[in-house]
Amino acid sequence: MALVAGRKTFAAGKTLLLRAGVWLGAEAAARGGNGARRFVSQRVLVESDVTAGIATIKFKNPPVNSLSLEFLTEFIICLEKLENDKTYRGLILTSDCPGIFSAGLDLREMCGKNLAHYAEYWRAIQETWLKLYLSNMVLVAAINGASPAGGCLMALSSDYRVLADNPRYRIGLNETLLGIVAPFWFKDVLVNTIGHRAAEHALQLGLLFQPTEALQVGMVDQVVPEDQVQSTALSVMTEWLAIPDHARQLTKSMMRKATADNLIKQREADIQNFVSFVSRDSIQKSLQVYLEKLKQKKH
Ligand SMILES: CCCCCC/C=C/CC(=O)SCCNC(=O)CCNC(=O)[C@H](O)C(C)(C)COP(=O)(O)OP(=O)(O)OC[C@H]1O[C@@H](n2cnc3c(N)ncnc32)[C@H](O)[C@@H]1OP(=O)(O)O
Repeated sequence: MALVAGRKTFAAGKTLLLRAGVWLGAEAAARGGNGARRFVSQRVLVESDVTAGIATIKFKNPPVNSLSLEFLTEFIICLEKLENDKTYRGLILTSDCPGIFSAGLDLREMCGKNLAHYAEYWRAIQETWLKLYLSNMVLVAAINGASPAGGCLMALSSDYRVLADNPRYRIGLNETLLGIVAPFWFKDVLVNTIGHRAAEHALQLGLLFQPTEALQVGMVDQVVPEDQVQSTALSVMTEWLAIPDHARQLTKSMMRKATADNLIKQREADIQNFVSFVSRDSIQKSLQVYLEKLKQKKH
């Protein structure tokens, strides 16, 4: 495995353009005798069971699996690779960092950078969401930790959510607590999941739900003991994979296309909106104060 930059041809015969400095070892995947394969990249671990047609992506961007640009770049490449490889019909999303599913957007990508960086970052966020939300694979989120904001969006974009029963693992779109506004497409996904009134309530107050509350409001589909999250995700996956792909995929597309198209048709305007919002002095100050509070929490 090596540091790669530029063009690389993968085992599946596909050529991907990689950002300079992104380390990927996917082409050196170890293949076990039982059909298990393991791809390794620096921030995204991909384990797969070829026989079952199921892959598991484990976020590995310590300490809190924030969605940094580097993480998103690796994640998008992995998703693309799995999506294009017809071996895989199901994908489980989970975390390799104890107690944290994902802390959401990396606040350091939104603070003290230039406008071009904000635009590049937001495009990567949009791309990640579109790939998840419109995936042909069955996506099950095995939520084994806290899941605020962008972390919650990743879970909400899956087809089914299993959350570990631990009161510290709160989930929700808490943007207003940071003094920022959830983008309209975050809002759309929440409304599609829990309904308009509950979404309005949760979004305005920036609510982070404990597992039992999250189940009650419909933000997750199942709450199980922590040591059963992965096995439950796997049995849910088996159930979903029993449905013929073409019928399930067309149904998924029928349910989700309008929401995704709503962003696709105004992607550039959405990027400009993010850039001008996040670069305001008042927003920069709010984000810096919030980051500082997080840092001081420990002291
Ligand atoms: C039109 C305009 C639209 C704008 C829309 C913008 C949309 C935004 C969506 C988002 O996702 S914003 C991000 C929101 N995320 C959060 O509010 C989560 C903040 N983090 C936490 O609550 C906690 O960290 C945690 C995830 C519950 C974990 O708690 P724990 O006690 O385990 O760890 P900490 O000590 O708090 O953190 C460790 C370390 O990580 C840093 N950090 C935490 N979260 C982030 C983050 N989102 N981005 C960057 N860095 C983060 C934290 O500062 C600590 O750093 P240190 O250097 O080790 O002190």
